[in-house]
Amino acid sequence: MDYLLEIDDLHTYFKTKKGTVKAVNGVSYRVEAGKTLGIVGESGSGKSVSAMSILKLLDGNGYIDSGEIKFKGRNLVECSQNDMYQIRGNEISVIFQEPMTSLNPVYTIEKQLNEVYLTHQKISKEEASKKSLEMLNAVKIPNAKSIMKQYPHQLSGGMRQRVMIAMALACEPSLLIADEPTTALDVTIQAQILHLMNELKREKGTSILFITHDLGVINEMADSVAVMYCGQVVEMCDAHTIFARDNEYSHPYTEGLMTSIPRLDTPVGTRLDAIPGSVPHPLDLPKGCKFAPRCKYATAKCMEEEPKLEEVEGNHSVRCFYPEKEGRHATK
Ligand SMILES: Nc1ncnc2c1ncn2[C@@H]1O[C@H](COP(=O)(O)OP(=O)(O)OP(=O)(O)O)[C@@H](O)[C@H]1O
Repeated sequence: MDYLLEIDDLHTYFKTKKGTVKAVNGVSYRVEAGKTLGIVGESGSGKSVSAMSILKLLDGNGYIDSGEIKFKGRNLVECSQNDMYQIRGNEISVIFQEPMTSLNPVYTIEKQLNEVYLTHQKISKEEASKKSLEMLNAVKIPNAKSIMKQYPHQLSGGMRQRVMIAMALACEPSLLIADEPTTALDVTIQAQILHLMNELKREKGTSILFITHDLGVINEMADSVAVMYCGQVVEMCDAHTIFARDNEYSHPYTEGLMTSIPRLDTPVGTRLDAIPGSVPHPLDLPKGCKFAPRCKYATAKCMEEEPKLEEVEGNHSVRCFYPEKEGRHATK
């Protein structure tokens, strides 16, 4: 299999006054060339920190403790900040939920987009402007010529996000990290942006690491999925497997996520099951399986020992002592 990115047993920690926060605690996942890996999980599960570790864009108190991040065969953990400067925006780009945090309010769209080209390519200002205009057209910004002269605050949220996508894709990166890029947008604009990203992925062959807490978005975007909980991947498989009702294996946490969303074929009046309890505090993680205190199938073993992420069938791994759905009985 041709993997563009392979993360293996990554541990990313933060030093805080109260102790070491193990935000990413042994994460492994892979992104195939030209495909989208969706990372899903509740707030605080380590989705963003695992992605920011790839770019080495961690807060000052954060560090990669151990593990490997192989991108095109090169271990990024060992790369210097100087090497990373060449890789960021050129080979790997990122778009965030709130484009205003990445766009500079005092420069026009043209200046900011040109800057991306001028930083990474040896071209003139005029050529950069020409490419910037082409890129705004590629992300379907109407009246792109006049938008070039505008400042970020003059654009709507959806338009700003399109500009961000244009900036992120300007240098044709092999990998685009999209961290909840549509969460702040209303649903029709969200659908347009997702559609646009899928189109650009098909046209340019860009791989995407798509972070979201929304399984509906995963269904729309992902070829494969990694479900994260408490800084670990608890299940990884093809996207269609996770949505198949008759799949033989699953992690109880994934099962909980699936039953907590409404589906078109859910009979009217059916109660949706929320996962009981809440995500444990990262400084006070349970001893055995991190999900055990909230899991209706947990046994004494789950409270004491930690399961490993193990392959249960081709392309499908689950971190659970009881991955087979058949025969699993609620103990709570
Ligand atoms: N600078 C920091 N110092 C201490 N802890 C941090 C720091 N940055 C992140 N964390 C902690 O790391 C954990 C993982 O955070 P992360 O942002 O990756 O979660 P997430 O799954 O992306 O959630 P969300 O959807 O809310 O962004 C959280 O418990 C968070 O509080």
